Amino acid sequence: MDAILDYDQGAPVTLYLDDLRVRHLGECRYDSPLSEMLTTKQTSPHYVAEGDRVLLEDTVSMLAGHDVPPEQVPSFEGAGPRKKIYFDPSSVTAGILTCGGLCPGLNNVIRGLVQELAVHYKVKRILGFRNGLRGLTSEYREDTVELTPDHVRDIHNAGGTILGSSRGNQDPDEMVDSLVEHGVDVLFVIGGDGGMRAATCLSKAIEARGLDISVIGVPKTIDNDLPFTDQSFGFQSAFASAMDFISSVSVEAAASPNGVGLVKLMGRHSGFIAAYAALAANGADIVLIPEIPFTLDGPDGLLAYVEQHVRKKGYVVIVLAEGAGQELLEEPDLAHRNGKATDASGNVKLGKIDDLLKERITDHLTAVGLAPTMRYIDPSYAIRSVVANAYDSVYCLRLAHAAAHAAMAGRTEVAVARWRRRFVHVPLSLMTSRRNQVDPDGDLWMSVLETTCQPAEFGAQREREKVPSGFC
Ligand SMILES: Nc1ncnc2c1ncn2[C@@H]1O[C@H](COP(=O)(O)OP(=O)(O)O)[C@@H](O)[C@H]1O
Ligand SMILES: O=P(O)(O)OC[C@H]1O[C@](O)(COP(=O)(O)O)[C@@H](O)[C@@H]1O
Ligand SMILES: [Mg+2]
Repeated sequence: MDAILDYDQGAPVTLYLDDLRVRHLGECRYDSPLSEMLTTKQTSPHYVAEGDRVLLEDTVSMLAGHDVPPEQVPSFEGAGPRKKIYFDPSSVTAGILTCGGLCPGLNNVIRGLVQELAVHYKVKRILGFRNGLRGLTSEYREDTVELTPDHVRDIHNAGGTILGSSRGNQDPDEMVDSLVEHGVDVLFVIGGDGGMRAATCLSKAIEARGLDISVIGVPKTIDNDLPFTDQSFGFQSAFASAMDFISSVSVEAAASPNGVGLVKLMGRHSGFIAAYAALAANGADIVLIPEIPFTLDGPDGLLAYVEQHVRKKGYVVIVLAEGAGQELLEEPDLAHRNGKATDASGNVKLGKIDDLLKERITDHLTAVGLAPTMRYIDPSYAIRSVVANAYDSVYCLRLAHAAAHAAMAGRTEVAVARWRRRFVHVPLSLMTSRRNQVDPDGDLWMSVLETTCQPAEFGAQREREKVPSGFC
């Protein structure tokens, strides 16, 4: 009865309507300060009314596949203000923290939250916890900062986060103790996949202790690897910044004898930054991403293609996602390059695929009489420390509004996200259930192939991990 979704491409994904249900702390009994504004609102192409829902899928064939009444078609709860809210705003204490890697727009989200909570809901006490989840440990819990609209007025003009961030695991019970000690009623966790997992743990620990604290996730990551969100905030600013490095390397490579331009971009398990930046710069000849394994040697391998390209065009520009080709580093004689360690949060540290490529391309081209001029850039943190662009700035503000409304309406264990251009509530369990990756069979990768003219795969096709499509 509840088995609603079953994608047949790749690993089958079955979603139950219950997976999409949002947890509420209880009945909403207080009039919202925004209720007057909502009296005549109804669903339109630009607004999702309270009580209506946003469809998970958006093609005729997918919808036709459901043999259930419309109210049972898989859908998300719409985000936005409610006429009645759960918390009495005058007695609310809110907490905000940012965790994980930096991302353009973190300050914009903090600013948007503070403004919405203070100005519209008249929340009097908003605490910023410093340096991510570490700020909730017993050691650091007193080191908070009171956030006011005045305090945050101009923070969106800077990259990074005024609250600081960190990686590393913390004890959920210790974190709940901190929330209790500060009297926090609603906590906003601005984080990536790790942060959303941590927010889930926190919610569970809060529930186990029967506490009345709402936990709302605001998904952030430049990798765009979180599912059920059209694109994560900051991603656009990050790839726009990456685009400039591709352009620089292209200019350098084109001006050098047998020029090889190589740009390594962030993207641990998902190649979105590499794909989008390459499309935006439109100068890349080859894009390598973690989702599509490649082979170096052989007539269909990468090296042969690079050689052919240099012979024909005089140079070649390669955009490399840092997580690409990790399988090549599994070879026994390359074990020294394979990171295999994990960072403080348990994320795998990647092997140095850029070093391997530089070495193998140089050796190969030299051996065939095309001694290359290697032009290599690793912009690294430069692309994620930038100020949010105008688009992300608006996006962050609207996500912050949605998050504030969700919290005041007593939603918990939920993230706010933009899905098919509507703002929705996504249960945290769903947010952490899978990784968003570039679908090798999807239209984004098709555009990359159309633009670069590179072959669909380098070398013998390997069995690749299938991406559940429909979510990317
Ligand atoms: N499975 C998990 N359970 C609880 N906390 C987690 C989990 N995974 C990550 N975290 C915590 O969430 C925080 C952010 O995670 P991290 O992976 O560093 O960044 P991001 O949120 O950007 O993915 C870290 O403090 C980390 O310890
Ligand atoms: O910040 P660190 O620890 O150097 O890690 C770098 C990693 O962080 C990222 O920028 C983003 O990761 P998260 O969004 O999961 O924090 C990756 O692209 C990159 O591999
Ligand atoms: Mg992460």
